[in-house]
Amino acid sequence: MRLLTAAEMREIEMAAMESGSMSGIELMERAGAGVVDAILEEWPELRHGRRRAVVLCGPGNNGGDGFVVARLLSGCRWDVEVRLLGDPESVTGDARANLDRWLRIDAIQPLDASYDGPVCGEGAADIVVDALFGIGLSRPLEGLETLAFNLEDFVDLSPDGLRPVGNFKWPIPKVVALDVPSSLCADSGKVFPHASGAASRFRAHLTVTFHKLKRGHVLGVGPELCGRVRIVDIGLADTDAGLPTLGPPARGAVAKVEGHKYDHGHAFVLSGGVGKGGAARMAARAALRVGAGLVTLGCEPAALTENAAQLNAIMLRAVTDATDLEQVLADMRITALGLGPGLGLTDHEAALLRVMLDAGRPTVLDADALSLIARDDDLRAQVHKRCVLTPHRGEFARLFPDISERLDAPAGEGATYSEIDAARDAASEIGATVLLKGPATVIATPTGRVAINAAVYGHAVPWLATAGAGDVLSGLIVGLLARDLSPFDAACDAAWLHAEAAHRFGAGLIAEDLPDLIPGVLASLGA
Ligand SMILES: NC(=O)C1=CN([C@@H]2O[C@H](COP(=O)(O)OP(=O)(O)OC[C@H]3O[C@@H](n4cnc5c(N)ncnc54)[C@H](O)[C@@H]3O)[C@@H](O)[C@H]2O)[C@@H](O)CC1
Ligand SMILES: Nc1ncnc2c1ncn2[C@@H]1O[C@H](COP(=O)(O)OP(=O)(O)O)[C@@H](O)[C@H]1O
Ligand SMILES: [K+]
Repeated sequence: MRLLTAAEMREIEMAAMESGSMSGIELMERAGAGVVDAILEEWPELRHGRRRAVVLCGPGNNGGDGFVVARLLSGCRWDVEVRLLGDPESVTGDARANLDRWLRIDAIQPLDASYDGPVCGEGAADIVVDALFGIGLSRPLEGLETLAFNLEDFVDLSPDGLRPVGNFKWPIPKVVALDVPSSLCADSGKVFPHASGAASRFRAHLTVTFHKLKRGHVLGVGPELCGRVRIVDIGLADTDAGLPTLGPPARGAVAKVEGHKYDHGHAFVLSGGVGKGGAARMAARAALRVGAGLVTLGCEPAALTENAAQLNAIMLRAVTDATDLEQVLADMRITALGLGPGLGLTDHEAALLRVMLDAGRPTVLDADALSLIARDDDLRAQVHKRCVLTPHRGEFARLFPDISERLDAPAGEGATYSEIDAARDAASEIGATVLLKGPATVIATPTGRVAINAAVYGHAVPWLATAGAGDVLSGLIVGLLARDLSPFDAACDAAWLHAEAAHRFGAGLIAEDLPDLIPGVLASLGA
């Protein structure tokens, strides 16, 4: 799956039109026809009976798609109302041609600030089509806050698809967005605000997009606003434009074919103190499950007994202080390090972190290790290019406050700034690989390589939002680093394996389940 920017989509369209293989009007017709097919596939019951649609059209080509949808639904004997935002005279090009075709069927109604949107109740629409803005949305919305609020209400408050009005319960109109819901920035997954500051957003039950997903469908609040997504083939050539989402690791990267345990590396995971070892134990187990030949957990002497009671295949090593840790790491057969989960935030842990960074070995920095680095410039300066940092958004904000502020800003005029830009800038700033966690997890290197694992829509894994899931991810990366994968490859493969394991388990998942799901995932890769 490849994610396009709006500019890449336009380039592909332009190339098709300039080559003469496809005209703009043909593309628009295919887009509209694909939307009608998608609606009827999504809700087959709408094939029967006399149905009603309200089509909300904007001033550009997104509105043009809307006029096509209106005409085609009308051809299916639907009762269709078209509302146009702005002056009909300002509609040009292919959209104009399709507006004129619609006007030969029926009139249009204005869509101005006084229009609240379709109602729910007697005579209500079955479908509301949001064809206001697509990839051309470029500035805050004006005069649309009540309409957006009312449509969002349809999407938000309809667990059973019905709403009581008077003495009856009426079906709630289904909202279908063309290309993107009209608040969504197609490049960043951020929301374009209303000029008034109102908080309503255009959302949809179903978003029908064209040719390929856009970045905004998977980043930020994209999945939340889009509902379900269908992609319509409008006959554009398949190119290698766009950012590919991660797929399964190659068998060669994860298979264990031959060799001694030391040929598969030795991972060392540093644990927190007494009563704080669970997170590091889960990380260590994940490192072992993903194939590190040996895994050792380091802990303070007082925590040895409790760790020993919980661990078998994972070795234990008491670590008294920084000097002792230096001695542990003098063993060059230790090929990767991990620390942070449950570690602690005192000077003692800061000293241990300093030694781990000094070792110059491939190292995963997670959780408390990230917080220690965020508040100590000397430690931060020791982060090196063999490190992988795995922040969630809170940790990211502490580590990279300026980048985080840009990421949190709403979509605005000009270029928009997404998790992809943020991870790339953060990696360049700190000089190490950064994995920014979320449903869409972005991995970036200091040299500008970037990848995205999109656990959204059919691959959504909301059950990963559980305490300790991130600790397991860090362990998977440590294990793959120990096996000599590069920081980028280890982070990418671990992110995919992690989400895939969660996807297979589904509801009820807790972090402790995750390491033991890895063998099944590896087996399916033929590893
Ligand atoms: N170009 C093509 O051949 C195709 C385009 N397609 C459709 O065309 C869309 C892109 O069309 P456009 O480039 O015309 O862009 P849009 O229709 O998304 O929006 C651009 C229009 O909205 C105005 N606008 C932007 N932000 C606004 C705001 N906040 N308030 C008021 N007006 C605002 C712009 O001035 C411009 O008139 C796609 O999303 C897709 O739906 C599809 O039909 C596939 C083929
Ligand atoms: N809704 C979600 N969809 C997909 N992945 C999620 C979701 N919520 C959390 N995750 C993943 O779960 C992990 C949580 O990590 P983190 O926030 O560090 O939690 P913890 O510190 O409890 O381990 C990350 O890998 C993140 O990408
Ligand atoms: K739209």
